[in-house]
Amino acid sequence: MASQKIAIACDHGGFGLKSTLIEDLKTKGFEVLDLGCEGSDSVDYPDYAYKLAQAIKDGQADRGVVVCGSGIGISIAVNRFSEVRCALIHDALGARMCREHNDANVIAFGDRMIGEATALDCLDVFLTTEFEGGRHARRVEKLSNPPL
Ligand SMILES: O=C(CO)[C@H](O)[C@H](O)[C@H](O)COP(=O)(O)O
Repeated sequence: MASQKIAIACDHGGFGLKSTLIEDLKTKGFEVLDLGCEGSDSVDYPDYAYKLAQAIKDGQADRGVVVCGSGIGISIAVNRFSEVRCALIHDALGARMCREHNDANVIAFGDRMIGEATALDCLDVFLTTEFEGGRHARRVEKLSNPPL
């Protein structure tokens, strides 16, 4: 697991937590692809969300982490790519469920909504929990083929 490459992106509202998560990931031996932003100056979350989603689509990273103020805008943005299954997470149970049932490949946090320790715990659960497959695989497959 620790050889996985993790892409991470945020807007200005998520810059603080992104820095903390990067440090944690590197300590655990993950390779980190930091796609910005680079500070607390105001930016637009879709710009960074789309960079991360493109990295997942291109296979530049195995998993992704996105952070904005609430986690809402940036999770909506990355989920516009069919290759991305992003879950906005607030607790460890959600982190486990999004892996076991939904095979989520991107996790979203709201820096203004979640404590640092909880976010670190959720990230660890997200990265160490396997997809259950079975009946869930059929449902996840349908996510990639919406009846448009
Ligand atoms: O997109 C969001 C909400 O859906 C994020 O929380 C943003 O970080 C937030 O909207 C940014 O707000 P700000 O007042 O411009 O800092």
